[in-house]
Amino acid sequence: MQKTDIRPIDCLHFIDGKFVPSLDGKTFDNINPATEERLGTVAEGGVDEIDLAVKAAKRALDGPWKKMPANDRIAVLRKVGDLILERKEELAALESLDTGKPIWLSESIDIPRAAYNFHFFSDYIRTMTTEATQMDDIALNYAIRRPVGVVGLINPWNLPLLLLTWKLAPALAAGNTIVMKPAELTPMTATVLTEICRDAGVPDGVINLVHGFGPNSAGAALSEHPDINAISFTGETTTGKVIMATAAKTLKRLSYELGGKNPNIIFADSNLDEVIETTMKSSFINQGEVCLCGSRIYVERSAYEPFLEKFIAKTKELVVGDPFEPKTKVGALISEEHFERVTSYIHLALEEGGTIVHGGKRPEGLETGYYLEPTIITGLDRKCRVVNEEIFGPVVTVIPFDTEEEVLDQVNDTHYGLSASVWTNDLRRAHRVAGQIEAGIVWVNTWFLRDLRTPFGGMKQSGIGREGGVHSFEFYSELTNVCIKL
Ligand SMILES: NC(=O)c1ccc[n+]([C@@H]2O[C@H](COP(=O)([O-])OP(=O)(O)OC[C@H]3O[C@@H](n4cnc5c(N)ncnc54)[C@H](O)[C@@H]3O)[C@@H](O)[C@H]2O)c1
Ligand SMILES: O=C/C=C/C=C(\O)C(=O)O
Repeated sequence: MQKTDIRPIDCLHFIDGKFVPSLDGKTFDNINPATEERLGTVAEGGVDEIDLAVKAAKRALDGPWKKMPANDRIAVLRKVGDLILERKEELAALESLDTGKPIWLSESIDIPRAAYNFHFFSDYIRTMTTEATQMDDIALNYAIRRPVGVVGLINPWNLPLLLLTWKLAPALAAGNTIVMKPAELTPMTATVLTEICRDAGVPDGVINLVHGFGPNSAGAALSEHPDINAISFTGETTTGKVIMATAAKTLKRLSYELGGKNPNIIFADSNLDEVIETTMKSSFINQGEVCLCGSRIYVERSAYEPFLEKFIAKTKELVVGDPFEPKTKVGALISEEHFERVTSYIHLALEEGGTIVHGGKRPEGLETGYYLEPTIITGLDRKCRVVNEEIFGPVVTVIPFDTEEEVLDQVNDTHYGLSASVWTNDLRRAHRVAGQIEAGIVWVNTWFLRDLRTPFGGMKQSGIGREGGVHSFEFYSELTNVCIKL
């Protein structure tokens, strides 16, 4: 039985400062992944709703937002962060109802970080400068920064409000207007966020939200609308390729945060208890539905057995169940389709010669809801699909290695390049190995430790561009160099 007195909400679009249904009245059901019950209905937008939203955003470009003095815009952004915190309990409950993630996770990570995204960028904007270049006594050059224009934000379902605000805050701070499309599986917190932005003083038309699906729906319409100047997308690599092809027709600026198959490299000289404590999170937090999860665990051979024994013992202690139960560590996967997809990889692992040393099936007594035991697999060859394809669930493979060269060869033998963790107390080895890993983010003796000023993003097929600090502003603004002859 789910314990929350927060009621789920029906979700309308938010266009030009008003909550509206689709023009054709189309809706789709929102399902609670922990109970398989209907939470409510969601307006399903398409070409017409996206066009209304883009027109509103374009009009708002010449409205009060761009002309607002920076200090006033900063105050509005700070207020958004404050109101998110004021409504933390409500937002956390809606996030857990939508995603199936444990309520402690929504309350301690997702919602506070959503507020911090706004507080961070409202402060960071004050540090933004441009540049001036003196050309002897011939000329003086200076750069001026202006918003890109109307920006499209397309978001995934795993950390819905955290990742939406990670884009929305800098996009607004840079003076843009927005059309955002949350994932169809997690519509509720994005809907409340638009209300919060309006209450904080964001003028009508500056932010617009259209619910819907990807192909032949709001997502595709957003990527092809000619008046969308830039798109920031977070989602699967395969989806990114489709959006890129569509957006190419109108040469949109693109920022991509895509999939990963991240290594967690454990050398024998590391502190095993410390490694295990963090590896439990990097393996199974948010049901393993985090792009940064270290799903390929490489352990130096002399530490392999001791690690595996402790890792299995700790995993056995994880409570899987009702997201609203305080003791729950692992909630429900996001949907029936995703549950089937993740489970299919577990079956594939057996076909590929792997051994399931823990988990692998639906937990006893949880017949309803998309629950899956945290799963540890050994004995797989480096070339098999389960070691190379993103599963995006509570499933990890553990692989022994003998030398640095060997493990680096395996670690980099992937078309992904998002993140990695390295565990060692040998400082020189830490620097040496970190510098050879083909990933956008490398954590040494930690995981998911975040300073929002740093470049965040992937290389190869894990992303294009970086988010965070100045990197976000570079994407959400245009620079003009003015050259004055002296
Ligand atoms: N690199 C990162 O920072 C990061 C963060 C979170 C998630 N992810 C990745 O996201 C994926 C999981 O999220 P997901 O299942 O929501 O991804 P997804 O690609 O299925 O969907 C993401 C968003 O794209 C929309 N979409 C789908 N097809 C589209 C199309 N043809 N045109 C326009 N929009 C379309 C969806 O409606 C959704 O809003 C995983 O691969 C994960 O690694 C990456
Ligand atoms: O699932 C992916 C998590 C992404 C996290 C961030 O983008 C972040 O911490 O800024």
